[in-house]
Amino acid sequence: MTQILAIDQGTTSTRAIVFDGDLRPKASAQKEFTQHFPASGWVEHDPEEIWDSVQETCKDALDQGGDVAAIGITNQRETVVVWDRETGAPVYNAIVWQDRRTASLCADLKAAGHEDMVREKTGLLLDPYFSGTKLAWILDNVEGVRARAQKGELAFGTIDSFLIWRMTDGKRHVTDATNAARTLLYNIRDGRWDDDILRMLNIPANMLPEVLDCGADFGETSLFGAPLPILGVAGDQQAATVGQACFQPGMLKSTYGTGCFALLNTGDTLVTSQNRMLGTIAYQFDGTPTYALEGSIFIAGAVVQWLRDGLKIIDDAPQSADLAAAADKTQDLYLVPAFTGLGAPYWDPDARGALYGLTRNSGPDEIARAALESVGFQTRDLLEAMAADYPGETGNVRVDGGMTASDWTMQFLSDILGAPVDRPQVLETTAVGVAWIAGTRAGIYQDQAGFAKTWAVDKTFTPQMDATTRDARYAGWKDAVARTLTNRG
Ligand SMILES: Nc1ncnc2c1ncn2[C@@H]1O[C@H](COP(=O)(O)OP(=O)(O)O)[C@@H](O)[C@H]1O
Ligand SMILES: O=P(O)(O)OC[C@H](O)CO
Repeated sequence: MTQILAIDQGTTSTRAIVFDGDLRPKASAQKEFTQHFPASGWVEHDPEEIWDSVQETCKDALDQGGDVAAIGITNQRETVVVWDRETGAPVYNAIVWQDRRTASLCADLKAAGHEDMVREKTGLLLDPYFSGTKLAWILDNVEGVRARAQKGELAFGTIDSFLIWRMTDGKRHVTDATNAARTLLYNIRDGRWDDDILRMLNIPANMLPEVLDCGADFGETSLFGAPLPILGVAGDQQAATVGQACFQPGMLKSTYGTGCFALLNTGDTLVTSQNRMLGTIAYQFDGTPTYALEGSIFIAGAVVQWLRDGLKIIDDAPQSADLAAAADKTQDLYLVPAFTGLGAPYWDPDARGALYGLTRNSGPDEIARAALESVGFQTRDLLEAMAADYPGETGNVRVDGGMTASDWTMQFLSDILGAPVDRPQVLETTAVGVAWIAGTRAGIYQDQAGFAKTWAVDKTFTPQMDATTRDARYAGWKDAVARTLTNRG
């Protein structure tokens, strides 16, 4: 048997893909699930619905694709589940990475002077994005949970950990280093849960999973018939970094799904950002972490969903490019899509979206253009910050994710970066990444160097915009952001 099942448990949908012996997708299934918004800035998922979607899509993909040798799991990161060790029942909905409910807790911890310590140990910042304060919120706000946790009755995990617990019938409480690295609780220098941070957030250590390499023995599942080993786990952005074969220091990938996440491989050096980028683990094999600088943007493809579902000026995502292409070029509109605050490099959870430069002639075309352009401008923010933190030659930006289907957006991205952008032939890089991790451990796929050689470009976008226009447009964006920030003082 030379096939692998990859589970990609994302923010809005779950995908299961069977990859053949040459790492080509052979069969796949996808299921969307409900987004719950119980209060302003809150985002939750029902872990049972996620669990159902995983079982359903896996069965469907396996029915079409045939037997597999092993399973790899990649997942939306930072999202928090707490469950009962006896029954496996969650004590509360999953609190999703986008959820901002712990903004004031983060502000208090910052005011108390904890941010430098947290950054030094975890590479992260005190922002509600990360798991730690969400877990603290559940312990402090859901009745009875703290007492049960103190008695050792409850387990915490990111989605990978919850799924593995369920898939192994509660036999394994594990995660991988890349998911642990996003919790705010894991010391990425020393490779262990951090006692000082657990104390700061008042989190019992007995709730935490064991942390393994990305390629490891995560347990066996009999859910689909004969027992199948789970041999690979990685957070989805890290899996995409692997899937894009960004194995050398200086290589960079940027993924455009709901949000946008750029990761720059920094090898065995954990770079301490001076520009509010994150330090994280890109992947970990044989106990050795490879580090990355990461820039996280909360709204990328989601701005296109807003054009469709909120403004109702397009019927489907591809139409956004038609409108943008028809826009009046003399209008300088800027959309700052701070719908859920701003992520890197601004980290302003209280900022909200804004549109600048409206005239009486501004219409759907100009707004659509500003929306797509906002994705390019935000990427430039990240890449400028990374270049300052990590000077030197970086190769072409490798892009992936649903939004890279838009040639218009990719061309603007290249224009505003003033740099070439490579779109690979395989766009399912997240699933490919974790399938490769699980498949090499199963002895099916080629080693790192062999896999890297299989990466192939579909299209390279090169800058067409003149430097004066580029500089003027980017300055206009910076001005729009400056006017939107609430933490500018
Ligand atoms: N042709 C397109 N033009 C612009 N945006 C697109 C296009 N196709 C898909 N998208 C955007 O890409 C996103 C979906 O990408 P995907 O990688 O599946 O995201 P996720 O894994 O976060 O759910 C959606 O937000 C959608 O609006
Ligand atoms: O599920 P995605 O593709 O939107 O990715 C979400 C990220 O992992 C959040 O950090």
